[in-house]
Amino acid sequence: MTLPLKITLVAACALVDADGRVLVAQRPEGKALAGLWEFPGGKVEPGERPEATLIRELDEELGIAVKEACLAPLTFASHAYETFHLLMPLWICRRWEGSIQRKEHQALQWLRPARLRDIPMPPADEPLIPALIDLLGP
Ligand SMILES: Nc1nc2c([nH]c(=O)n2[C@H]2C[C@H](O)[C@@H](COP(=O)(O)OP(=O)(O)OP(=O)(O)O)O2)c(=O)[nH]1
Ligand SMILES: [Mg+2]
Repeated sequence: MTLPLKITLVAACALVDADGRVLVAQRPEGKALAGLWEFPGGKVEPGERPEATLIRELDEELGIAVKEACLAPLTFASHAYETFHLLMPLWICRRWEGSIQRKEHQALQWLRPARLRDIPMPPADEPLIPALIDLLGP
């Protein structure tokens, strides 16, 4: 018997600095995909608007306040993991309040989009890199 497909909706954000670099965060030890570099964000809770999820996660994970008007949709990931199918819209954000703090991740780094190819990211994320290069240059 095949199990019903479980679709997990995750809201993620590419924060972009004044030099066109993107923030990536290293996933915590003990969690799925530990050690891989991801875009900050998290699972959309039942009844939650994805934009609200993202604003909540950016506060919880990085300690910054983002206004919904400062979020622009860029692209999305659709990836079949072993136990669920990930659907992950990716927003970009160039403006936030507060300074970025490492609250949940092992490490944070700012990279030019082409450099994202040099770090280990979850398999769902690799197809997102060209959209960032198109938008921001390599
Ligand atoms: N945030 C984020 N999650 C990603 C990315 N790529 C990717 O495959 N994922 C997967 C990993 C997880 O299975 C899922 C989201 O995980 P998460 O650990 O961020 O979720 P969360 O912040 O809500 O944390 P938790 O409460 O579930 O522990 O999406 C990415 O770039 N960013
Ligand atoms: Mg998260």
